[in-house]
Amino acid sequence: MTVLGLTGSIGMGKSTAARMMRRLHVPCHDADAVVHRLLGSGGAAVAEVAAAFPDVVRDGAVDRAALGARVFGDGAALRRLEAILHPRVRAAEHRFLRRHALNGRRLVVLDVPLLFETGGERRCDVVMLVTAPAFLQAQRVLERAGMTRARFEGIRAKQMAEPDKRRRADIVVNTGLGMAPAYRRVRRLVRRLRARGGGS
Ligand SMILES: CC(C)(COP(=O)(O)OP(=O)(O)OC[C@H]1O[C@@H](n2cnc3c(N)ncnc32)[C@H](O)[C@@H]1O)[C@@H](O)C(=O)NCCC(=O)NCCS
Ligand SMILES: Nc1ncnc2c1ncn2[C@@H]1O[C@H](COP(=O)(O)OP(=O)(O)OP(=O)(O)O)[C@@H](O)[C@H]1O
Repeated sequence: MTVLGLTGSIGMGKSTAARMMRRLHVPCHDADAVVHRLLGSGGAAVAEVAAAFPDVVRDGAVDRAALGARVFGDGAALRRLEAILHPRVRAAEHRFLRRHALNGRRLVVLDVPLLFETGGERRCDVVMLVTAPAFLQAQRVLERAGMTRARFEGIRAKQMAEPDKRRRADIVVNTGLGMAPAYRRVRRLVRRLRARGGGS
């Protein structure tokens, strides 16, 4: 089974690329979705987060905006949060990979925003990076409700610099050229990787 890692910095088009993969019937594991479940109402990490950051939990769920405001400007707090969440995300990925390997899948995707930052490329056979010019990234992100320039810069400062990511990736897809060219690249890649091994 080939494990394709999909990554990209904030606003570079990772979720869009993952949707394209799903449309091509490639199973995708979404690390962000796991974090959402862990922090949501009744989530497995809520109690531990409440113990570490008491003012960000309301009615049994984490207020993500409040937690983001708390951790994105404070390296030690962010590391503390990551130490709670990342092992659980890793375990969920592991279960996903085992299930699909047992099913005889030929190709699966691990969609991980912080793939390089967390050394996750070691779990992947091929890594695809989505990227775009910095001005487009800023334009896309600043359009989002609740986003400010300061928040965006705070998040960007916590992510690996773009030239380093590009050097580490096996495939770099520029999402600044529009949807159709990006989809063609993704489709070509999926066809090539499916042809590599046995399975479905
Ligand atoms: C702090 C939280 C609650 C803020 O949630 P919110 O919905 O406001 O923002 P969202 O999750 O959409 O993140 C916004 C951007 O920040 C980036 N980001 C998230 N966590 C981190 C991090 N630990 N380091 C660097 N960038 C990060 C994301 O990739 C995204 O581009 C949330 O980001 C979180 O729980 N982060 C820690 C877990 C983590 O490392 N997630 C990354 C995937 S495993
Ligand atoms: N290939 C593309 N062509 C044109 N626009 C694109 C392309 N890919 C993504 N976009 C646009 O860029 C914006 C950000 O895309 P997306 O939500 O996929 O980013 P992301 O990397 O998942 O962001 P985050 O890391 O914050 O979750 C969206 O408005 C999306 O429509």
